[in-house]
Amino acid sequence: MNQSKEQRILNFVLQNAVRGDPCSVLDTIDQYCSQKEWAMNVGNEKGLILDKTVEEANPSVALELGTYCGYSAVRIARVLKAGAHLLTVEFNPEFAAIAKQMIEFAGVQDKVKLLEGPSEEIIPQLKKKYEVDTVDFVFLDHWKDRYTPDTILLQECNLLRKGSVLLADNVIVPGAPEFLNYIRNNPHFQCTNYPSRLEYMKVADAMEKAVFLG
Ligand SMILES: O=C(NCCc1nnc(-c2ccc3[nH]cnc3c2)[nH]1)c1cc(-c2ccc(F)cc2)cc(O)c1O
Ligand SMILES: [Mg+2]
Repeated sequence: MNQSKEQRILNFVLQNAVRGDPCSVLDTIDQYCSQKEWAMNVGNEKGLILDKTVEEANPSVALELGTYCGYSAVRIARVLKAGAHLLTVEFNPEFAAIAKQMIEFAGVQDKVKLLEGPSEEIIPQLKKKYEVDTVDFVFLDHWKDRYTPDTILLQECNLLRKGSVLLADNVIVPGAPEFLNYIRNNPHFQCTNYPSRLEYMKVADAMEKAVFLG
């Protein structure tokens, strides 16, 4: 059976990146996806906005919705302080299997917990099953029509605290217009837009940061 694109990306990393070196893994994925096959990793340009937002938030507990091949999980984990950890949610078993290997090859597996399942099922389990009190940082990069319901669910499950930072990818392409409308008109969030480019393309995209005010 011929390989999936995600398997080809992983194989290229296993053959060309340096084991245990997260930056080398990120650069190798970016090289493959800009030169050979486009893929929906956050990429290096929006990745820099992600880096700065995570460093500023300096989270003890970070949550990612939409692991895909693990590019942003590696990107986030490599800048987490000692003792901090990332929970990343992926519902597609093929993507999850690739991401697990990517995270292990990068050497950040001790900082990352990959949770397989739909976000709407996992989020309500975070407190009891995964011993989370509140999340300090959330990266929304899963299905764009899930951004709003999952942001509401995080609030309903009391998983946000005053100062929790949400960062949403792709608010222009593929777009999350309903999320932008929800979050920008919600008095409990302070929003900032970061114009950028769609990964590996000369197409405008943007990220939206929303700080929970309590
Ligand atoms: O669909 C995207 N990302 C989502 C993948 C995913 N990976 N995991 C999930 C998940 C995870 C738990 C879930 N729980 C419930 N639904 C879930 C979905 N979703 C996406 C698409 C594009 C894109 C742009 C231009 C194009 F022409 C085509 C595509 C760019 C991006 O940066 C993206 O992030
Ligand atoms: Mg994305």
